[in-house]
Amino acid sequence: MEVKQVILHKRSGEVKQHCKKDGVLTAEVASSRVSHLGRFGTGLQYFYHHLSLPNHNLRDVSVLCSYIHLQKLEVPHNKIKDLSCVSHMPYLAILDASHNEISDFFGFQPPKNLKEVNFSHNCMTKMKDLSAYTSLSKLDLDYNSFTEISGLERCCELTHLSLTHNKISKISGLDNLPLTDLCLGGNQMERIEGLENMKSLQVLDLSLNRITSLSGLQNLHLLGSINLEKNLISEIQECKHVHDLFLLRNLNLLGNPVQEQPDYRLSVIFLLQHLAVLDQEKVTAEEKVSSVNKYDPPLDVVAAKDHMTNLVYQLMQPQVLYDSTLPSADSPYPMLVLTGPQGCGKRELAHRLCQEFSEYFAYGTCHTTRGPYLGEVNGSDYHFVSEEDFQTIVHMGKFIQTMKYGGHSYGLTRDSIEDVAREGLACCVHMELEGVLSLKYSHFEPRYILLIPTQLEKYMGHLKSRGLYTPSQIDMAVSRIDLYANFNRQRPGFFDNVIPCDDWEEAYQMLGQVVKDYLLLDEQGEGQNNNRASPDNRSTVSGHGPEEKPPSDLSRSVSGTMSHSATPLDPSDPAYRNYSTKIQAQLSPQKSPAELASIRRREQLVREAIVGRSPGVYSQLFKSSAQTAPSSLQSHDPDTHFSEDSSSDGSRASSVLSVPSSAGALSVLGHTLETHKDHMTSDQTPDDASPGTDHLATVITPSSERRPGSNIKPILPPIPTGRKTPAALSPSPSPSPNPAVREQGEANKEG
Ligand SMILES: Nc1ncnc2c1ncn2[C@@H]1O[C@H](COP(=O)(O)OP(=O)(O)OP(=O)(O)O)[C@@H](O)[C@H]1O
Repeated sequence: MEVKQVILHKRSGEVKQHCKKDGVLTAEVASSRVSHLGRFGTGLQYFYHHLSLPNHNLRDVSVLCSYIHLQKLEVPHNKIKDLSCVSHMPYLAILDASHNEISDFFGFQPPKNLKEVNFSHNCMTKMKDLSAYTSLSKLDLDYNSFTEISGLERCCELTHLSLTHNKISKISGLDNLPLTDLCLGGNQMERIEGLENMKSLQVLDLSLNRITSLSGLQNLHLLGSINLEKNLISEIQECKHVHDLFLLRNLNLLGNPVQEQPDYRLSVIFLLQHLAVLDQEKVTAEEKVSSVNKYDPPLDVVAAKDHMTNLVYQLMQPQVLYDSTLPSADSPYPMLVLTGPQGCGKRELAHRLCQEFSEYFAYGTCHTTRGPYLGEVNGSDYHFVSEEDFQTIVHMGKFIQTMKYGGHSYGLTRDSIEDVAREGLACCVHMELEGVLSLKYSHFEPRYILLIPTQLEKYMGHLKSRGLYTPSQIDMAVSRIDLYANFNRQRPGFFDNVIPCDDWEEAYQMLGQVVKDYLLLDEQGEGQNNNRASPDNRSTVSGHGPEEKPPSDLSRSVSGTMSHSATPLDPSDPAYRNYSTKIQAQLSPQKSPAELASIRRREQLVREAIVGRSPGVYSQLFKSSAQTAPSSLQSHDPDTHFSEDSSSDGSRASSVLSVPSSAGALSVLGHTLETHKDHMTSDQTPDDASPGTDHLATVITPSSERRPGSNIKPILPPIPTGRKTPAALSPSPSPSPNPAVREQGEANKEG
């Protein structure tokens, strides 16, 4: 840009040469202060008339009438009362006449390009119509005595308006202005009103007023900064009015009574999670996390806290060895958890299951602080206790998980599980999702079956017909269906099975089939014994492992697959159930391909040793157990499912390795399938996969990958037979009730 020095044009006759008396600006002084160049930010200079006369004690600036080319006039901190000279400056764009004694609001003809005006610290009392000042974009009227905002309606370029420290009690006349910055601090406002249509507002200063509520800000979606320092806001809930302002980054509530509220800062940070600065202090990531964990903790956090609490209290107790937690080489303590939203039928199904499969399961009775419904039996449906007693049990470290639901506490004690374990049975319990999450942190490794309503109307109808719930309780129960469905969708394998429970009879049939699949009870046995399932109904699987067994339609519809994706328990890892081992496994870093290959080789060795194909390093281990006591195993532990023609090791291997599981193999509710096929190489067809170990070799997974919530988990162990039965209690091996097993047992004895 060409730089030019220009000579200021002055109308000669009107120029006063000298300052005649104090406070009168002379042409000489004025000329000496005029600069003709401006600068761009880039450093380039441009043609520009600028006069700056701050702090000159000036009263009379009428000499400036002849400075018609002025574009910027700065006369702050003087004693000017009259600025009519501005009428002669048609090119004026910026005027700073702050800290003067002007009482006449815009007492001059409008320069058509006037953009920025600063009249702060003057003596103005009344605003007048500024329709002619169409270019005005920034207006500073702080520290005057205005009582009302008016006359700005047609300033359609006005983006910055400051009227702090006036006497304004109401915001008005700013509708539809394109204001981005509005400062009204130090006035007399009690309410925020008249801002509804100022959609462009980004910065709002309402400090030093008497405002009690944030209502009136809710539609200002571009707001990024609100200063409400020193007002009368006393409720944290007021922040809800600005909750939906997603661009709000800076909020100042210093000097408001609300600051006295307990947990004020965390609560506000929780309510306004986009804030970056609160009360002039940066909001840290730690504060954001703490606030969420405090006021709306994710389910995982709740479960982790619950687990931690119970564990700590448990550790504080004298240590006791429990039947249910004694480590065993091949299996964790068997448990079945039915989960789903309230009133979905899981409790009834659990009771029925325990009745019908009484040789395998017993109901694990939870504690609750809610009162019994009509017909409920203390100690059977729940242990009904007071909140005080419940807390005492918490502090005794007896719970393995607890949860709050509908204002009541629920919890499952180790003793409840232990009562069942002593009977030699598996524990069957029902609980909500939070309970499942907490239980997954414990060293128990139950099967989790989700019972979920798919017909909303029917489910609601059922809840209503129970006559136990208020409408809001029903709403809550219904809303939790999505929670379960999303969990199932987002965490494949979290639940081992999903069963729609719109029709309880159908649901029970499915549940029964799933359980029979777990227990390896075949349909033949069921046919012989009608609905009564017992250890005698167990299948004979050797020679045609479960892979070959055509799955029933029911199990297919439930699991969505006929594959057996169960991961066999690694027999070489007897300490798997050990709690610290498990934690270590969870924390251990991802295995490298080489490590995985090595683990697979080791497992392959184990498998081969088990089926007797190679005398691997582990063969002795299993040989001894299988060879020394095959008949006793067959007669005492029918759930290991030895077959007629099983010749010790091989049959054990096939029974252990092939228990069907639908973990990670569900298609219900959008669940991704992990099918038999998934475990095959691309050129294999399902038929190609030979039953038994070859196929299983493809599904085996390193034990270190097992973890709570994983879709790969150890098989549900054989459920111990009811030690209650006289046969099981007899000291000498009694003949197995199953003829096939009996024969085999006798053959072995003879052998
Ligand atoms: N220990 C526990 N942990 C977590 N949830 C539990 C526990 N015990 C019970 N629940 C669940 O708490 C919810 C409320 O139970 P409650 O027995 O009071 O209600 P309900 O109306 O009888 O429902 P439901 O018929 O499903 O049991 C139920 O979903 C129940 O399964």
